[in-house]
Amino acid sequence: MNELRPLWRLFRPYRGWMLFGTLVALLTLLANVALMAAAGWFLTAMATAGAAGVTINYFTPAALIRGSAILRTVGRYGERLINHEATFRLIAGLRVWFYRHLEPLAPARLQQYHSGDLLSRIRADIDALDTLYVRVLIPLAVAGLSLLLFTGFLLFHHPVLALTGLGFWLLAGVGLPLWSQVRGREPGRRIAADEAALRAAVIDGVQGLAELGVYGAAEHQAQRIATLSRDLIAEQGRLSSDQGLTQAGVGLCANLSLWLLLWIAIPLVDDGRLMPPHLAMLALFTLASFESVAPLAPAFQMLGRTQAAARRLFAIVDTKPAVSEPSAPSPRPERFDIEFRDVSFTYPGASRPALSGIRLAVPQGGRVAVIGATGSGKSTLFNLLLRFWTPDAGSIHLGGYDILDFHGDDLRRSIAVVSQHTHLFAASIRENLRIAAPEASQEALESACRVAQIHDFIAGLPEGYDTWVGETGVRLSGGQGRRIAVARALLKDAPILLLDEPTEGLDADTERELMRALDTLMVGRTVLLITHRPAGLDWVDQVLVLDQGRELARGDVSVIPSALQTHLLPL
Ligand SMILES: Nc1ncnc2c1ncn2[C@@H]1O[C@H](COP(=O)(O)OP(=O)(O)OP(=O)(O)O)[C@@H](O)[C@H]1O
Repeated sequence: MNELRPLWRLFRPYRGWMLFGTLVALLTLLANVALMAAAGWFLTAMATAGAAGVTINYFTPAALIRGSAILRTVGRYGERLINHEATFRLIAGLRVWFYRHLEPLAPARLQQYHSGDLLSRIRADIDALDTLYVRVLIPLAVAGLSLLLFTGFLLFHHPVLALTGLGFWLLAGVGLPLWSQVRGREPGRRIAADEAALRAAVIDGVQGLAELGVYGAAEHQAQRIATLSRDLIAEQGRLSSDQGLTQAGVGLCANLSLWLLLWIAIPLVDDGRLMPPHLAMLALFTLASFESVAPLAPAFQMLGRTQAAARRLFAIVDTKPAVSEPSAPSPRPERFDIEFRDVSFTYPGASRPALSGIRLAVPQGGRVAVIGATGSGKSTLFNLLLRFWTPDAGSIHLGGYDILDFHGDDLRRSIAVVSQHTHLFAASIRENLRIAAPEASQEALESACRVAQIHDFIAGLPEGYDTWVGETGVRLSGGQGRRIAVARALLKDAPILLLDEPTEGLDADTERELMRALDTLMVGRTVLLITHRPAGLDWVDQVLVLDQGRELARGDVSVIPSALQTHLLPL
């Protein structure tokens, strides 16, 4: 249960809802039990009075029965309404809490997780936590309070009856739930893991459908999904059969308790210490009272799943970000000259450094191209400047301050990135542009798109700026996506521009057009350009050549070694 302890803190804002929900659930349960007990008493009393030819007051019990029936119906509706509302609020709160912890971990600490696994944690694991509230906390509180009242009620009639009732309630409300919790722990843990693996496999399968089709691997992926589904169903089957057993166990407890009650109470009726209508009332009361403990066994069985979900969520929430924010950040940067001072960095688990002893000074408004073979550390330079990772040795300075002294948001507000991997969200073109400047007017969007040479294309679409770009922008070509990225960078209007192979994969005409757009974008900004292309090298003041994380050469274009000259793709 240790995994669940930190959750209480998260549940605290919903205490009022929980209390209200518990109260309504308790009233509903009591109304149901009262209805059954009063009906038992009433029917027997009427029958015995009729047989004896005496009249009794039937208004009061009839009113009690009607009142209980109405309260039970309204209560059930109200209970669901309140508890669903509370659950949805709780889940919404938990999602925000989880996302807040997830954000600072991106991208460094999240690269070990599959996106399907993260999705599974955000959705299914958080949903599993609501089990704790609706299926465990409320039923536990209701069972505890109602059993106190029920014991008092039986004690009022006879202590032995109270002892009998209590024994069976405890067996059904404590013994069976503990048994099912122990039995459910392992399958619950495996269900959480299997569900995550299945979701990841399905997402992988759908996203890679084209590749699977081309390489004839769809059947293999389908079999993998089928195996995972079978494992999941087998675990769920195990839980279901245990659930059936515990439900039968609760029913058995109720019937044994009824049988024992009759065995004890019938002689009391014979002795005249108990009236016949009271016997019928106690019998029906006993049967109905087990409604209070019946939900506990299935709830405790689900605890294994809930604990596994909490463990998986806290594994992420408790992860320390790769870069922690300074306790007293420097004011926002005001100058935008960049300096790498003897920077070295090795990715966790990598066998060799991605960068070793890099020195680079870019004056404000200066332009530097970083070139080198694949894997030479070019993108790592950007990752460190964006503070996604921290250098192992050396430091990076912006406007004279170590970038570790800035708040990450302030630092990144000064930097715009255009890369070959522009992420477009499954939203309209307008929304995709507004990511860079949420308040931008339509005129500002259009003017940025004109400079990025994409406005005419957008204006020609039937839905213009409202055109849906599809998941990850599949409805736009690579070149169009790149131009949207340029428009975004223009809208952001940041003083530093990082260009990571912005023209990679584009044909010569598109590249030329994009370069024209980039030319405008670069004006007045400090620019770092990673490129495999000669296009763009004319615009830079300095070239830094990297080789396996080390500086190989630096200067003008002439310093590029001939081996790399051939590596640069001609237009
Ligand atoms: N997130 C990561 N985790 C572990 N190792 C990484 C990670 N990113 C890059 N590397 C490794 O660090 C080295 C430098 O990678 P980097 O991406 O900086 O090279 P690059 O010059 O940008 O390559 P490319 O031109 O192919 O994009 C490579 O050996 C790469 O395998």
